[in-house]
Amino acid sequence: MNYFDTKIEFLKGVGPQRSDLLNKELDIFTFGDLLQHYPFRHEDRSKIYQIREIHGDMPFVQLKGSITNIETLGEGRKKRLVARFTDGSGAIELIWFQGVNWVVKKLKPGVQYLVFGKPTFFNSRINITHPEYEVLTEANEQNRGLQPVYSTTEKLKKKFLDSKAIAKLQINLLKEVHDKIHETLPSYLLEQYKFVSKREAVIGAHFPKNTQILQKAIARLKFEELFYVQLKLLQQKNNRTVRYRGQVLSRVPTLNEFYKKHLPFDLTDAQKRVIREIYQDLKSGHQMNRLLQGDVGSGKTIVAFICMLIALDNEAQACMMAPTEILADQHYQGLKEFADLLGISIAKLTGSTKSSERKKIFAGLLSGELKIIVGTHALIEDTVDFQNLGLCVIDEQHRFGVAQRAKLWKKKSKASPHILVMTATPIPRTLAMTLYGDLDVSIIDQLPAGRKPIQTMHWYDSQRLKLWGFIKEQIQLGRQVYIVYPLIEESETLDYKNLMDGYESVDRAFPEIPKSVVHGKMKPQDKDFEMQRFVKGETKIMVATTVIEVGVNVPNASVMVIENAEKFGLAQLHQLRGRVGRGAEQSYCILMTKYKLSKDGRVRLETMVKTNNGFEIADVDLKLRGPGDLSGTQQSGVLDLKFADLAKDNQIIKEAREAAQSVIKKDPDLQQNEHRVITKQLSQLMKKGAAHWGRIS
Ligand SMILES: Nc1ncnc2c1ncn2[C@@H]1O[C@H](COP(=O)(O)OP(=O)(O)OP(=O)(O)O)[C@@H](O)[C@H]1O
Repeated sequence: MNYFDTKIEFLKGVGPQRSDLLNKELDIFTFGDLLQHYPFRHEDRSKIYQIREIHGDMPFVQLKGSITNIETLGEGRKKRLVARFTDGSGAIELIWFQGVNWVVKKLKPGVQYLVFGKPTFFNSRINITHPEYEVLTEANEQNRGLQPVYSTTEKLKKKFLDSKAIAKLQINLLKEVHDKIHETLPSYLLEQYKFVSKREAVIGAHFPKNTQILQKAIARLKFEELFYVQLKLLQQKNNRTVRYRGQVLSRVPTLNEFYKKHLPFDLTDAQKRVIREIYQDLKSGHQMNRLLQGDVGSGKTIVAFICMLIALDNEAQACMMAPTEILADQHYQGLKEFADLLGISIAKLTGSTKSSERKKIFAGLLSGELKIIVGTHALIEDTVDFQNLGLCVIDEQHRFGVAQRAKLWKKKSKASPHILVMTATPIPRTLAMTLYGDLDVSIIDQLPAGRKPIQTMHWYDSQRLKLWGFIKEQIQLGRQVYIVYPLIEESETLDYKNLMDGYESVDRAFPEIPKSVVHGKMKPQDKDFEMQRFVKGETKIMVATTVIEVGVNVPNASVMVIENAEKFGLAQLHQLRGRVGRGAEQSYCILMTKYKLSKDGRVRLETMVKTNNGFEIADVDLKLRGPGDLSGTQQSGVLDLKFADLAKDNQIIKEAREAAQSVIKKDPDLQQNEHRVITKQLSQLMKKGAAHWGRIS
């Protein structure tokens, strides 16, 4: 057994009761778990302040002095202990509201204490409430420095382990395991990046002597963490090309016919390049695993359709999977337009498909008569089987994981189907490297010709009359207008009211103009009816909640008004704005807000006004919200990174990827002696089943 797997109850100072606490509340079961329970910050205790130096907004101070007087004041709930504390330069009050009886027994006037806490001003006097304190000894006077702060067990319970108690356990543990902390990176990487050893890093992350040591420790641990994520991703990518045969999809007769007779517009150079990249994969004999990134409106649908045609031209079927019914529906409509031109059979399968229709679809897929299927998760159910699935397009929107993708591979086909993952929200490069590091990447970085950049304005509610005037003008020019209200999922009723209030004021402003209204509570067929009226141009204004966020395509709509724009995230605002600017006319996006905005809110709106570039927006979004939020709830916590921050550690992510790439290139099967440390560590990580391996294995 690995020494680090020793049960935590065998550590000096733990015992059954504490072991139970550690297990239940901190998920610490073994020596290894405790060692990896790193402090979330350090407090600098190297400096001792003088009382006269204390001023208003200091976060924490450490003082050395003695107590001159202790008294208990008040009764019942107001009872408090007040100790007067002096260091010769001045005096302050130390106050306790809780544990009064206990503290009063412990504090002794005249004894020298080290006191640590946050000073506050109350009644023009300085005091520290519930300070930490300890009797000054030679040892603790010398040991001052950076003190680790650990997350602790639940404070409200009777028995609880505070940060100090955990630090003591860590000291005991480090004594035990010191000689057993082995290196986990090859020595040439340590040299190349001038990293400290693993042992130094672990000790430095818990008990650094100074900030420099702490930084060095963290830098190495961040790198290591990201290096192993990257290594696993690249290994997987590598293995797949060796292990999974892909169907050779090389013939393209129908595609040629489509190009000659039906192509509704010239493809952009970026679309052509991406199609070439994909075609190379499809005919290579290896399974394709590619991420297609394209900004809103960059024309991903036709690219997906063309790839599907290649599959069909080689006696295979194709599917497209979307994260929501609405999206599945929109993709279905988009693809059907092209499929109908060539008489290709296409169907849609979602949770709400009727069972008689389902039966027909299943039979068609199995016999091979049905060529293209578009749907939601329903597609990965076990009942769905294909005659020969050749290509699977996944509109990911960050909502599916690799595990689900893998399920699609198991569908009946001659070899693993080729996988094309599509995202409409650009992902910053370093984040894509980590979340989709096992995929090749193609980017459509060009919009179709003739598009004018959308002009974005930020107006306040007080400018509403100007807004109505502007809308009127645009409608007179023959254009159509979206007015969107936010969807705050917790309160559907409130959303509905908000939308309807909005609708009424729009109605009052434009009584004669035909309008559509669409919201989440409507029956699908009513929604469809209203959408169609707008698509056909029968209605000029579409008042809606964010149900229209993705995929809606009405080129004549040139104005997007977003009400309460501060309530939307950047990616969402960008998606919504992408609903206009799809035709040749100048388009506008107007962000309406109240006056008071949060700092982040202001940055979001300024970013929208400043740029139309989805990648730039994604970068700002990542900085504001962090990767967890950006990539949707499913992804947060998937990469269980203890040290690295995907939003901030760009440089380290790049280095870790480069290092992993060079290792795999040099020694794909990790056979070389110098890589023994890597194989050992990898198997350790796999055994532990760390959360992040869940996503990428
Ligand atoms: N090369 C092109 N030239 C002209 N128009 C194009 C071209 N490619 C696509 N289009 C049109 O541009 C519009 C947007 O395309 P599409 O819906 O595929 O975009 P998308 O990338 O899926 O964006 P979104 O994610 O916003 O839906 C459609 O009306 C489509 O027909």
